[in-house]
Amino acid sequence: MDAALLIDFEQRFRDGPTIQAHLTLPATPGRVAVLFGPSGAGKTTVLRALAGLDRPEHGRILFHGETWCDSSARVFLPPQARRIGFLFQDYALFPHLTAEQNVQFGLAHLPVAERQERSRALFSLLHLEGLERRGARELSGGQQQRVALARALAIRPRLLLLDEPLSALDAPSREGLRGELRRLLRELGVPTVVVTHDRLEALALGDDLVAMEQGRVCQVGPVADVFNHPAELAVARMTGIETVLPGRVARREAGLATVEVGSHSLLALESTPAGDAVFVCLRAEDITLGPPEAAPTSARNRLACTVVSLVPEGALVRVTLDAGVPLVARVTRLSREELGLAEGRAVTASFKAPAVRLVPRP
Ligand SMILES: Nc1ncnc2c1ncn2[C@@H]1O[C@H](COP(=O)(O)OP(=O)(O)OP(=O)(O)O)[C@@H](O)[C@H]1O
Repeated sequence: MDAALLIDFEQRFRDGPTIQAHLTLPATPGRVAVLFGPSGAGKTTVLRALAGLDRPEHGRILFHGETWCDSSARVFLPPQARRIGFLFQDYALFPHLTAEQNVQFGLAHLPVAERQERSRALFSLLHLEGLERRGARELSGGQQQRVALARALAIRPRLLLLDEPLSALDAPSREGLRGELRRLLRELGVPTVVVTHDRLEALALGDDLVAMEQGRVCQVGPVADVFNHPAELAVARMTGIETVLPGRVARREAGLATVEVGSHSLLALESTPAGDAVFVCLRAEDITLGPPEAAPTSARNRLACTVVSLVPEGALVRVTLDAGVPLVARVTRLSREELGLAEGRAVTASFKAPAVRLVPRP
């Protein structure tokens, strides 16, 4: 079977970087792929090429076996022929039109009755009833987002493209709408590609994640796989792994790798061969803190540490530790009190072998 969405192109910008986009995505109904990475990674370039707004110099894009562009065959389907719904970062609603006129804008070719029926269905689906005659300027940020989504959906797109869909909203609205947008995208049954540089948004919205950095696709896979098993240092960094330490695999026995990190030997549930240089990656939430004389637990790794600093993060506290090598843990405020955590205090940091992720170190 053809890969549903095949993206295989290079785009060189004059006096700028070359964006290399080589990946396939399932693009099944309701499935959401997130293009994720820091500023300048090339996410927007990929989205614009999918939309047909830009024409890649070399390569091709195929959607369910249909060629949308192919530089060597000189094929380029314009945006309207691709039947794509595009939601821009700032929603780009026409300010002088009402919500309803915005939604019906792309439907001029349809009979009036059908136009109205489609927009009625979308106003209901997106919980916008009663706002039909409101001017676009008189809508809240969240309402504008839903009207823009309704407009993108009105043409019954085969693929929905969303560029930073929540970035125009303030933080509290963003948090609320993340979950709602996810539910909507599942319900709509249109395959979707979302661009974001926001980790929480990527986790909340995505089924698949495309991790990009500096014009290159670093890793593609189900969101949880990429977050739990970054394939390289750049992905570990962008998925927010707090502790990254250089080490070397000393030996491998019974499915466990022993990794030398500073003066410590850590056990990891990885198949990296002995002798390999690695980065040891640890998520803060996988580290448990206990008193220095704590009784052994099931955790395979136990390091004596000193607390370096404590930084409140809402209900949690970020704890920087010195174990000869730097570590970062995150505990609840209650644990902080129970353990009497304070700068200079001695503690034991424990973590299990599966929590120790190894990525290759060049
Ligand atoms: N028309 C252009 N001419 C020259 N360079 C460009 C052009 N468009 C993009 N670039 C460069 O290509 C790189 C990728 O840009 P792109 O906008 O795709 O990144 P992004 O991941 O979407 O970033 P952001 O999150 O900041 O929007 C950047 O270095 C950018 O400066």
